[in-house]
Amino acid sequence: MSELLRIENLSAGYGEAVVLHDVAFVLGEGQTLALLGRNGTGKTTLINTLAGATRQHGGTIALGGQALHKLAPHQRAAAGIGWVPQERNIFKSLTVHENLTAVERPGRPGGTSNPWNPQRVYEMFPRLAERKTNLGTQLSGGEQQMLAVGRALVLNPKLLLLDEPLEGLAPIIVEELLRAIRRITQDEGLAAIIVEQHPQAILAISDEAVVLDHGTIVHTDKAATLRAQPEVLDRLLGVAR
Ligand SMILES: Nc1ncnc2c1ncn2[C@@H]1O[C@H](COP(=O)(O)OP(=O)(O)OP(=O)(O)O)[C@@H](O)[C@H]1O
Repeated sequence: MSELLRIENLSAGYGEAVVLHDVAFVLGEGQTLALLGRNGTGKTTLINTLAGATRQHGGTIALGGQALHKLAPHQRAAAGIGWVPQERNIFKSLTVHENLTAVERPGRPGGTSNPWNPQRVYEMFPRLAERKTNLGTQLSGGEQQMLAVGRALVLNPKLLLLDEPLEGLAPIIVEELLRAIRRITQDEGLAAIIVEQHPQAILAISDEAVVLDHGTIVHTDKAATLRAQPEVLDRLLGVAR
């Protein structure tokens, strides 16, 4: 399997504060990584650092061999990072359709033969098709999350970053989003890093797992192996899951 993402000696934080220390891992093409850890251990900081939204103090990030760490956030998006931040950050004054068309980028050369476009997003999330002309302000939390995912997909990224995509959503919406994420990653083979508070649900659809504590990696394993070891999960995450 060829390598997609390589992170080495990464340290990053906010201003002078260093939150992440010496983070390193490699993710293969088409692989899904579950990024786990207790609250405040640096998961969001790592996602944001990949997207270019923190201050990087040291180390390197390469996506498909291209050095990302020197690029501005919009250049990272062009290089293949599709970021769905925890705050979702949809354009609230635009309609659903405008949110998608405002950022849409055609499929990349050598990329998938079936690129993402608004129509494909509507097929995956029929609720969004029904809300096509609604403004961002008129959407429920679940619809906003679907739109945030759709907006990252129409960039036709190489790597999708999902920061707590299920947080605060009703169980029926969680199921719908999990199905969509499984389809995007497992059926369509888009690589992803997913931060989640519900590790079982995400480990079930991931290939690899990384656990952070105090800004450093304290455990890496195959997702299926970690999922089958609830006592290890309990120890690493602190709560029975
Ligand atoms: N904008 C910021 N400025 C300064 N420090 C921050 C900022 N955001 C987060 N931190 C600090 O960085 C550390 C890691 O936070 P981060 O949000 O990355 O953790 P997390 O694992 O994603 O937690 P959670 O699961 O609660 O979202 C915490 O100590 C937090 O206080």
